[in-house]
Amino acid sequence: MTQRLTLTRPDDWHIHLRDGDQLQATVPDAARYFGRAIVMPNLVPPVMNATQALAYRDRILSHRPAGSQFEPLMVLYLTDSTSTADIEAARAAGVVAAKLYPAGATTNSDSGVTSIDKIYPVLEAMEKAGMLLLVHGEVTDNHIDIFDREKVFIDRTLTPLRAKLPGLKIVMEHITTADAAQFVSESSDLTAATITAHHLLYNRNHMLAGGIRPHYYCLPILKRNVHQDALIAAATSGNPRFFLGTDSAPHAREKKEAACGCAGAYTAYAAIELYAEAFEAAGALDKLEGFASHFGPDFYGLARNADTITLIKSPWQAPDSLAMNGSELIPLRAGETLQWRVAPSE
Ligand SMILES: NC(=O)N[C@@H](CC(=O)O)C(=O)O
Ligand SMILES: [Zn+2]
Ligand SMILES: [Zn+2]
Repeated sequence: MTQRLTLTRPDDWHIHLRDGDQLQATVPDAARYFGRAIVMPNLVPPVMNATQALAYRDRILSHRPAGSQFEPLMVLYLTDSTSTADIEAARAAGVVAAKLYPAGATTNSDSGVTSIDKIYPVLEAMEKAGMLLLVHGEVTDNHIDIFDREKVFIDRTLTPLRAKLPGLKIVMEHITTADAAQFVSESSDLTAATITAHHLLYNRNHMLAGGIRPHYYCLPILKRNVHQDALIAAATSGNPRFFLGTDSAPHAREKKEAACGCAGAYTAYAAIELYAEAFEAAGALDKLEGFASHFGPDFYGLARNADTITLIKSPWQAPDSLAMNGSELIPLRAGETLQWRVAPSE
């Protein structure tokens, strides 16, 4: 008998939709079955205030497919000059969170925060306003090894921040290490993490052994398999402070397959399908619904989606490439077999 799995409609708590003509490709992919998505603000220039967030939201909605209820949730990009007034105005405009990018840590983070000490008043205003802090958790020091940057960030920045502002809801985005999983598990109920499908399915050998594969290159970078195992254990544990965030991050083929390639993996074309594979491999398909559909809205203080989607185990071949804004986009798993598909909605 064909295996089927019905879930409360999931949401994506971390996605990059980009802007302009790229929205033609990214919004329909995100809207296929996700009810909502936390839309990352690392545009150029970034989304730094309420006005920019609302305008960006309108541009996203103008690409929403007819009949779709998909709802983009907007995020402010913190800089050294973000003010408490920016936070209050953003909150009043319905912006749900603000994102801390350490300056230089990842794609389009040049305008990010140079030192967390500069934004403590802003973080206090967020705590007061009930706005979540989302964090790209890596230090940027040249002398810190790229594979250690997440752990050093936890020790240096996140642990003191957690102690200083115990009432602030913090999401450590796209965690990649056993250290991060442990930090979140041992922190208070106001600390959570998103986990990508690619960090559940892959480790650094997939990127580097037998040839260098640029489409597996993302930040934080894939780690050793022991870290992959710890992430699988966290995601499938039923702990409600670990939930789904794809970090689907499109870059044109020539920007990835280059001497200095961009960081980011595109998974939105098959996101829940990839997560289902990871959970099935761990013998934990029964834990997928909590991770994908319940724990995210619970942590954000939003209602769970009221309807469902159905996954069917029915292998299919991923496309070799997708079209994005006149260029080619190579999705993760391009040309390979995927095990699950989502049943068309009635
Ligand atoms: N994850 C990535 O490797 N890239 C993201 C940025 C980010 O989420 O850090 C992007 O915007 O391309
Ligand atoms: Zn990031
Ligand atoms: Zn991201």
